[in-house]
Parts: sequence; structure tokens; C-alpha cells
Amino acid sequence: MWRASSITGRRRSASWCGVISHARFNSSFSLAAGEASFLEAVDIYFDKAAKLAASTPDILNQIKACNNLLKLQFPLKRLDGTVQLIEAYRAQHSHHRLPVKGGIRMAPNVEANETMALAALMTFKCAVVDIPFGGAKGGIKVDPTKYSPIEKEAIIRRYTSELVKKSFIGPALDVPAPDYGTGPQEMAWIKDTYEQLRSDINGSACVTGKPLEEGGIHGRQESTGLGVFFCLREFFTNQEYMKSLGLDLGIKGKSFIVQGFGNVGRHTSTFVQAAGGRVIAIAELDGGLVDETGIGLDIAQIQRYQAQNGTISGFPKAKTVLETSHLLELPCDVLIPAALESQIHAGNATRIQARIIAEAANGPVTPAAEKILEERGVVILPDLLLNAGGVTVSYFEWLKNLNHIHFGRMSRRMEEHGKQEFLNAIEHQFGNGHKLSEDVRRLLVKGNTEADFVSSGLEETMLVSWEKVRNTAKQRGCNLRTAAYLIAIERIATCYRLSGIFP
Ligand SMILES: NC(=O)C1=CN([C@@H]2O[C@H](COP(=O)(O)OP(=O)(O)OC[C@H]3O[C@@H](n4cnc5c(N)ncnc54)[C@H](O)[C@@H]3O)[C@@H](O)[C@H]2O)C=CC1
Ligand SMILES: O=C(O)CCC(=O)C(=O)O
Repeated sequence: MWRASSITGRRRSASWCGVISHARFNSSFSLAAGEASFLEAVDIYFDKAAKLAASTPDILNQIKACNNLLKLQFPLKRLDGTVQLIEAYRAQHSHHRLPVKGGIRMAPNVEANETMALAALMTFKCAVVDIPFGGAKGGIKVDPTKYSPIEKEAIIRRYTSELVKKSFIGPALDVPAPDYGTGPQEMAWIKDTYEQLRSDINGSACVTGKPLEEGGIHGRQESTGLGVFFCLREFFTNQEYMKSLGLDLGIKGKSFIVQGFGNVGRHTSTFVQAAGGRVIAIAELDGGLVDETGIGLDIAQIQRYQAQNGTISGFPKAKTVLETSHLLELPCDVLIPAALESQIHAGNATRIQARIIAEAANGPVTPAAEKILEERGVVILPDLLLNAGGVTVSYFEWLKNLNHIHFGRMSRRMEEHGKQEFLNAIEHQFGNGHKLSEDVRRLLVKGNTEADFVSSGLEETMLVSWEKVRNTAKQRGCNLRTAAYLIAIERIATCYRLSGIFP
């Protein structure tokens, strides 16, 4: 059985020749007839906020529209000699800031409207957290678990070369990143392909989420989960929300259910558990785990088990269930969808018992479900704010690549020497009897590393953005999602207004 290299940090032992069946991807959608599609949902959320925005219809129409949609179809020669036509997309939603930014998804359900919805969310997400990018997203319509590494590399390299030919990638144009079904290895292939085809001194900034050795940055892998955690932590300090939900302050002791144990779900669970949260159920496509006490679901152990077995099913310290959609409906304080869009819809919203829904995935709650949930007092922390940690750290990686130097390289030792001198002076002042121990001294003088800068920059971004969204919701009398869209719309509208129209 083929095992992936350790570089991607995602599912390990799934065989590409078909051991894990198509069912992995089939269970995602069960929208009732007439319920809004993902793209329609983004438009509905946009329109709701646009009504509150002090902006003109022509500007609002410009903001809402997807600027470019590139559809690609290219052949892949498979290892068995057959040739398969691969369908892929890149949508650039808004160029009000450049480059445009957004991940690349590899999944069998990829299609044009989904890619455009995801690109629009990227525009609004970057604006909410004040990251100077427009929005984009890419998708390749394949189930990555069914292809060998050689075939996946060929798909990614051909996709990238098509983007290069069409000027849909470049450090100043359009900068992809990981999303569902892709990770650092795919980003390394994208960077290498771009650099083979373009002589560009800033070439490594053509993509983010790269392995550290390829110009990546400390902390990008866990950044989306850490951003989700920072926001949740702040939310749980809010007296008004906690009172309205009948909950005590703080994450400690609260119960969490997580859907999707990939990059975002794994890291979010890790941070939540480290803060004393009880993860009581995890739903994956091929099975889930339940332990109402939360004690059995040790996230680090489950990750090790998943790395060895290619699945979380069968993890010995918790109960395995094969049908996982009902796990979302168990009683809990917080439900964290971290898989795909439209997972909470009119068909299951009435059965959801969580008090809070933390949208780590993009677009997991449909407008019809949101209405049902809000009527029952459920608070939804919206995707465009909550999962913005990934693009925030991607921004730091892009800056690092453009600067050709890692954060802290010029300052770390200088900081340490300065602090040493300060402590020497204090010790000198108080005489010989007042010497710090070596351990305390080491702790006090430690200069900031790249990881420290990233974590601090991410925390600052999430906290400032949360505060702004919360205050806007309160002042404008709307929910958190509408507030986040409103902030984004007003920021982008200002940009369009001041830029004018070319020519
Ligand atoms: N990777 C990133 O930095 C960011 C990802 N996101 C969003 O977060 C979501 C997850 O992305 P990643 O964690 O990167 O993807 P991933 O591919 O690493 O993991 C997703 C996991 O969800 C599971 N899954 C799919 N459908 C499921 C279902 N119906 N029930 C249970 N599990 C299911 C898959 O088997 C997979 O293990 C996506 O919506 C993505 O767009 C958002 C911001 C940044
Ligand atoms: O890191 C990035 O640039 C984009 C991440 C992403 O695709 C997302 O936030 O949905």
C-alpha cells in the first residue's frame, strides 16, 4: 500500500488505486430542493449586509461580481497508460487589492459555482481582517486519494503551467495556497513549476503554505486552527453572549464536536483541548469517534493513530461510529464544522443541539439553516472572520518571501543583548546578593523568533477583527455574519470609490 511522504501532514495510508471508495466524498450534500446553493448563499449573505451599507448600487454590483473565471481541461497520462481529462478552475473574484489570494482545492465535487463562491468569500475574508489582497480560489476536480504522488505532481504542475500561461499566477497577480485536499507538498510543486517557467527574483512569493525548506513560514500549517481558537477564546470572555447562552465564561469544560479531522479540524481541536475544552465527538467521512466525557478523545493520540492507520476509525480509547452525520446533532456547547460547505442545512438544522456554531470551514451553514438556528438562539461565528487565520499567516509568508529574509533574523540577537545589558544593570544596582538564576535569565532575555512574530501577528489580527465585528453587530443590530460582510463591503467600497474606474 502506498504511503504519502510526511511533508503534507494529511491522510497517510489511503491507497490511490481505490481502497477508500468514492463514498468518502458522496456523503457531503443533502440539500433540500429549493435550498440555496453555496454561491447563492454567499450572494444572499452579501445582499443582506449590502442593505445596511452606505454605498451606491453601482459600487455594490461591482463588489459582488466575480471578475474572472478560468476553466481548464487538460489531459493526464495515468500510470496504467490511460489518458484522463482533468477539469480545473481558478476564479478571481475581486482585484481591488493585488495580488488576489486564495487556496486551491482538490476534490471530486469541484465545479465553477463552488469555486466562485469560495473566491468571493476570500475577497470578504481578506477585507474583514484587513489583509491587502483581493479574493481568488482554485479547484481541481479529482479525488486526490485516488492518484499516486507522481500523478498528483503531474496534475499540479500542468495546472500551474496553465495558470502561468494565462497570467493567473504570480507574486503580484494571484497567489494560491492550500485548501481542502492540498497541502505543503502541492505548494512546493507549484513554486517549482512557476520558477521553472519564469525568471522572477520574487518567484517564491507566487504561492504560500509551502514547506519551511521551500520558503514557507513557521506556523502556516496550524494557522487556520489557531485563528479559530483565538476567536473562540475571545468569544468565551464576552459576558453578554455567555449570559444570553446561559454559559459560564471561558473555554474550559465546554463541550465541542468537530466535523472533519483534516488540517483545520485537527489543529482547532488541538488548541481547544489544550485550553481545557472537552472534544466529545469527531466526525470523519469514513467513521467518527464519540466519548461524552471528552477524556478518551486525546487529540495528539488520535493524530498519531490517523497517521499510522489512514483513518480515525477504530481508535481504541473511544467509541467508533460508522454513520457520522448524526454526530453533528448530539448535545454540545460548540459545533465546529471543518469539512465542506452546506453541511448544516434546512434538513438537519432543527436537530442541531449545539449552542454555538464555529464555522471553521467555508460556507458550512446555509441561509435556511441559519434562520432556523437563530430563531432558537444559536450563535454562529461566521467563516469569513473565524477561519481567516490561514490567509493572515499566508500574508506573512508572502511578505517574508518578498523581503528575502525571515522575521527576527535582524532583531533577535540585538533584542537579547539589550535585555542582557538591562538585567546586568539591575543586578549591578542591587549588588551581588541579587543574581537571577540562569533559567530565569534565559527566559527573560529570549529574543523573538519567526514563530513568535507569526503567532503574535495572528493573535493581533484575530482579536482586532473580532472586536470590530462584535461592535458592528451591536451597533447595527445585526448578526455577526452580517456585521462581518458589512465591514468588508464598506472597506472595499471605499477602495473602489477612491480608485475610480479605468479608463
Ligand atoms: N487549509 C486552510 O488553511 C483553510 C481551509 N479552510 C476551509 O476549511 C475546510 C477544511 O479544509 P482543510 O482542513 O484544509 O481540508 P483537509 O482536506 O485537510 O481536511 C478536510 C477533512 O474533512 C473530511 N470530510 C469531508 N467531508 C466530510 C463529512 N461530510 N463529514 C466528515 N468529514 C468530512 C475529509 O475527509 C478531510 O479529512 C474547507 O472548507 C476549507 O475551505 C478555510 C480556511 C483556510
Ligand atoms: O492562505 C491563503 O491564501 C488562503 C486560504 C484559504 O483558501 C481560505 O481562507 O479559504
